[in-house]
This record gives sequence, structure tokens and C-alpha cells, in this order.
Amino acid sequence: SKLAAARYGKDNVRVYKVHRDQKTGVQTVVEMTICVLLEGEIDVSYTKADNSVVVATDSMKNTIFILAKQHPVTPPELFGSIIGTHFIETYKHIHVAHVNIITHRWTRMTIDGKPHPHSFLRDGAETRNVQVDVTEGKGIEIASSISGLHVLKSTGSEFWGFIRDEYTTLPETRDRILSTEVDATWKWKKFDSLQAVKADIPKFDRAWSLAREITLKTFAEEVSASVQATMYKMAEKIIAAVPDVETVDYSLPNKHYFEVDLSWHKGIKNTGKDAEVYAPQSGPNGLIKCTVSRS
Ligand SMILES: O=c1[nH]c(=O)c2nn[nH]c2[nH]1
Repeated sequence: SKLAAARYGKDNVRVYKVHRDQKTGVQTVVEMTICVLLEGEIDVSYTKADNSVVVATDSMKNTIFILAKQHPVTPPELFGSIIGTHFIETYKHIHVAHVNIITHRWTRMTIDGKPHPHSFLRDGAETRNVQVDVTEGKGIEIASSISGLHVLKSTGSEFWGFIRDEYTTLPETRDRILSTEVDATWKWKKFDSLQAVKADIPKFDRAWSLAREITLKTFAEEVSASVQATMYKMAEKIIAAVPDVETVDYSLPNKHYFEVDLSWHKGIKNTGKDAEVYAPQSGPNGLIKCTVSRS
């Protein structure tokens, strides 16, 4: 047997950073969960129990905190590129760094109609994530994403015209609940270096805002013929809106809400157009995926 592939590092490195504006007293916070995995000439640590090539994962964790102190931690695309570049530049035997950053929501509170200078709330499990892969001599690949954005519409969703055969029981509908948890990823053109990422910093926040706005607006306004059709519209709008993005992926669970027939109880009408009380389903759920490219 042989070692076909190897990468190692530290996962679940939780990092919080505060910025204090001395003039205004306004404080800003960022909270992330980071995973760094390294590849390179590390085989002997697996095959020969030779640890001379091992940058201890504990040292990697220390490095993340030091880099967070020394550099901006936003946008995550930049900080992920800083972390990855650090490792391949610092250790000559390390050639690839995979950095995943999950940014958690701390939305500034509005108190009495005014943004509060130092208080925040976790308004949802939604996260903003990046996967940054830095390869020595090749450049930096960045995939940005929105994850865990729970949405529901109470109408404006249809599903009909699908195959009806001896396996089909699902009735067609022109009016259904549609609910999903958005997992959308947009992959950037390759960046030659950290300098190239730094030259494009404003593009990352703008792309995230656009992707989020397009997703919510399309979800709300399109009369959905299916999850498939709606996600394709979202993806093609993001491609059109963000020139430096090459592909957009969506992965959407279809979280079903079943009608509850209550007619057995005194003839209660609660199905079809009379349906008001539904049973949200934990599973099984549809899972619809797509990748949309620029051309
Ligand atoms: O939007 C949908 N797409 C599907 O493929 C599907 N299958 N059952 N319900 C569905 N709803």
C-alpha cells in the first residue's frame, strides 16, 4: 500500500476580533470558525512516524490568532488568503493550504431607532463562508458562500406537469408552501497571488450582498414552477451581476409542509384551498442541486 493523499491541520478554531473606533466609540465585532489543512512533503509523518516535517496543529492554531491580530479579518476572502499564503511562504515543504472560514452573524442592534455602538444580536443561523485554497506556484482559488439562510413563502409556488406513472401519488398543485435553507456558492476567477486578492477587496462584500439580495428577491417574487427552476434563475442573475465569478452552485433542500385532513372531525375543511393548518416535515426532504457557469 502507499499514501495516496494527505492533508492535516486544526479544525474548529473559534476566533473573535473587535475593532474599537477611538473617535466615535463605535465598536465592530467579527466571529469566525476556521479550519486550516496543509499539504506538502509530509508523507514521512504518516509512513515513517517521522515528525520532523510536522508543523504542529497547535502551532497552526497559534498562528491563526497571531495573523488575526496582525491583519484585517474581513472580508473573509482576504483573511483566508492571508492565512493560506502565510503557511506556504513560511514552510518551504508545505505547498498547499486549504482554509475554510465560517463567519457567524453579529448584527448590530437598533435601539430606539439608532444603531447601538457595541451591542449585537445573532439574527439567524445563517453564515457567510469561504473556502480558500492556496497552491504554491499556482495561485489562490476562492469559493464564497451563504449557508443556512432559512426562507419560506406561503404561496407563489407551484409544482405540476411532472411524470405521472404507477409510482406517483403526489397530487399536482398550483399553490403550495415553499421552504428551504439556502446554500449558495460562487466561485471566483483564480487569483495569481495575495496581492491580486488585495486589489479586489471591495468586490467580495459587494458580491455577498448581491448574492443574498438576488436570492431573497428571486425567491419572493418569482412564481416558482419548481425548486429547480427558481434556483436556476437565482444563479444566472448572480452570474450576470458579478463579472469575476465563474460558476454559481445552489444546493436547496425542499422542506415539505403537508396538508392535514381534519374532515374526520365534524367535517372540518382543511385541505386544498381551505388548508390553513399544515404539518411541517423534518424528513424526507427533496434535495435539489445545480451548478451554473458563465458560458
Ligand atoms: O420543486 C420540486 N421539485 C421536485 O423535483 C419535486 N419532487 N417532488 N416535489 C418536488 N418539488
